[in-house]
Amino acid sequence: MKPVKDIKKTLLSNNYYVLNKFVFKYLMRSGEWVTQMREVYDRGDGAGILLYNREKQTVILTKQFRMPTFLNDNADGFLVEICAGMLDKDNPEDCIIRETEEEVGYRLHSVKKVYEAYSSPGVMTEKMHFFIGEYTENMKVNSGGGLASEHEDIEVLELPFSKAIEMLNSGKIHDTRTIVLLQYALIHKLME
Ligand SMILES: Nc1nc2c(ncn2[C@@H]2O[C@H](COP(=O)(O)OP(=O)(O)O[C@H]3O[C@H](CO)[C@@H](O)[C@H](O)[C@@H]3O)[C@@H](O)[C@H]2O)c(=O)[nH]1
Ligand SMILES: [Mg+2]
Repeated sequence: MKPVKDIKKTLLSNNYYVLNKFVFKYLMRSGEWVTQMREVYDRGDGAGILLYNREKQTVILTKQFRMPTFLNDNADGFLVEICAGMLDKDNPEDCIIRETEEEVGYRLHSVKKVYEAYSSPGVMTEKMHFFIGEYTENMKVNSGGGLASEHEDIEVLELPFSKAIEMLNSGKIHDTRTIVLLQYALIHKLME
């Protein structure tokens, strides 16, 4: 049995993505029905990938300005992140292969899905699909940087895996998805 009923949705904003207010009855574990209200932001689902080269012992990350972080404690607003993007109605695999080419300039043949997880489950509907993918020099097709038409301005960082782990351990990575995939690489000994 579902623990919710009488769901009423009110649109608060649909400027670029959609923000709705939901008022609903929720069944407490005690058996009591209570009324709850939640604002829910819907901007679709996303996909992200850790790109690695075992032979070179390197990974590719990105650096870009993120306004929400600038507004909350990140002095210059730049964030080091895995390559990632939002699903444009395509499936997660196609999305991350497309994003990899747009953002960092490599045309991958195959990727491996490792996790599927909600990004911020109290606030957003977004589910994130996590991938890893091995890149080699002969897969390079452009210099990356993102879509000029969207004013994306993405710096491509190819760095030793050891350096990425040093950044992780010294608290210089402030993006959860990037932390997740670097830890995945460590746990699964991806570079060995
Ligand atoms: N005009 C306008 N453009 C926007 C807005 N929000 C996003 N965009 C544009 O939408 C595009 C999104 O680029 P993607 O690479 O597809 O997504 P992303 O921003 O990298 O998102 C990834 O990371 C997010 C975490 O910060 C994830 O939430 C998301 O699922 C994805 O993995 C960019 O061109 C960006 O400029 C907005 O409010 N207004
Ligand atoms: Mg992106």
